[in-house]
Amino acid sequence: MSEEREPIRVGVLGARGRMGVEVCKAVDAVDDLELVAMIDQGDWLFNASDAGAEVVVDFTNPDVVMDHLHWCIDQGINCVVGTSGFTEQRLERVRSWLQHKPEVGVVVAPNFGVGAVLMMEFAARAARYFESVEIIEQHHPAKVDAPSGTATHTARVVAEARAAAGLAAMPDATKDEVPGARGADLDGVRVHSVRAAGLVAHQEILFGTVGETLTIRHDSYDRASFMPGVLLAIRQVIQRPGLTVGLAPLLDR
Ligand SMILES: NC(=O)C1=CN([C@@H]2O[C@H](COP(=O)(O)OP(=O)(O)OC[C@H]3O[C@@H](n4cnc5c(N)ncnc54)[C@H](OP(=O)(O)O)[C@@H]3O)[C@@H](O)[C@H]2O)C=CC1
Ligand SMILES: O=C(O)C1=N[C@H](C(=O)O)C[C@H](O)C1
Repeated sequence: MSEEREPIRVGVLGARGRMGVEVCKAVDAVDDLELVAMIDQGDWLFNASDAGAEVVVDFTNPDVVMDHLHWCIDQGINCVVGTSGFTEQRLERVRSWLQHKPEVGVVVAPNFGVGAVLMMEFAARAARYFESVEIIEQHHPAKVDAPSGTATHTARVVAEARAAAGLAAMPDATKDEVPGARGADLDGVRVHSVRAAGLVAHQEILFGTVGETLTIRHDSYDRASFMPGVLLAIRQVIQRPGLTVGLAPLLDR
């Protein structure tokens, strides 16, 4: 007979933010997790360790998230991170901190929506068959970073798939451009960021080749869409030492 463990003790950083509020509600609503610390701007990080948090969830902002992660890893606390801004250099720094704490698990996911994870997988699969690809991401106007973390990650996986397939640079005759009109160039993929009231989080990947286009689109209409992925990561991170990037490795387990 398997023994039931005590609920996993969870602290939330950015607890008064749009995502933090949803995460606190979602953790509170399930029996196998216990919300032990709600920390926001101006609060003491040690509230998390004093409360015995085993997992800290971070939805704050790209300027502060690295300090939070470093502190949690030093304290031996597992981390689930949704905050955007994770470049390859940042991920490498997290790996180097984890070398000194090999028992600690960290999950950094650009998007916790299952549909968004599938969108990125489908885009990587489609990338090799189309000579052109552009990304259009659309978010609420309170978002502080552009392009989004999801678009940045999508551009990276699409660019990797194109390179692996040996595709040439995309056709584009633009010579005369108002700065920004062709979007940002991320790994050779153009990314267009829209900010408008009424939106939550949306993304389209437009592929084109001779005589046809393919559009892959995902819409988060409500932040509740991210919660199953966040809860999954909290439950798994305590048995998953080291750095896991993205939600995909945690699905179907
Ligand atoms: N991976 C995913 O699935 C998702 C990721 N995100 C990402 O999550 C992040 C948060 O998004 P969102 O909730 O909309 O943003 P919000 O601005 O609503 O929330 C961030 C919260 O963190 C607080 N905060 C700022 N600095 C600190 C600090 N040093 N310690 C503790 N709390 C702090 C902010 O306080 P104050 O307002 O006073 O600065 C605010 O309450 C963004 O990077 C966003 O891109 C969002 C949705 C899904
Ligand atoms: O700020 C947001 O809202 C979101 N941020 C993440 C990102 O930057 O990709 C995830 C999702 O798009 C919502």
